Amino acid sequence: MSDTSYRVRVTKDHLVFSAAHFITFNGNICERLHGHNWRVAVEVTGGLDENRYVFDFIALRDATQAIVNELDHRMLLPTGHPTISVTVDDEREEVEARFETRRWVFPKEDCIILPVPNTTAEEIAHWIATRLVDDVIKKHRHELKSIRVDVEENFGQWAQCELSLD
Ligand SMILES: Nc1nc2c(c(=O)[nH]1)N=C([C@H](O)[C@H](O)COP(=O)(O)OP(=O)(O)OP(=O)(O)O)CN2
Repeated sequence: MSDTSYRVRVTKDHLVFSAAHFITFNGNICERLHGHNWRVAVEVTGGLDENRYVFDFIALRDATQAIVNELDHRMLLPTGHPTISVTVDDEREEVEARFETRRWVFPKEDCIILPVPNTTAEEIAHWIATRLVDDVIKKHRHELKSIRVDVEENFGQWAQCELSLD
């Protein structure tokens, strides 16, 4: 049995999105709304295809860029949060978020509503990994082992999410 393994990694200066969020932590502490320049890197492991690629860098880069572009210049809001409620008003084209006595209202077009329990770097990395699986990995013909998405929220503060593809 071979102990050779392969991985490709994509990270670019333009794989960065500027977006606002607020999270809760330690129970009921809710941050103020603030923004980050979130940097994204993606790794895929697996066997080699007929090109001797694990995965085409260009396809991985472009799929990641498309997701990054969706998130850029947006307000990130969670739908699965236990105490932050997020309500979309289609008639007014607004999104309302509430936490205890606090209330925020945003233009709907400025928001990205994510099915996550908290917009932490870890959960955003998980959401991006899931999107990449749906957008490109599932369409791939040869066997891949894992995908890992790294999200940097602030300089040197990275979260990673790895999904097994077996
Ligand atoms: N493991 C994680 N830890 C923390 C996360 C996270 O997503 N995963 N998130 C936060 C907060 O969002 C916090 O706002 C991080 O922002 P940051 O700018 O790094 O926080 P600072 O208060 O240090 O800001 P400075 O501008 O650097 O002073 C916390 N932890």
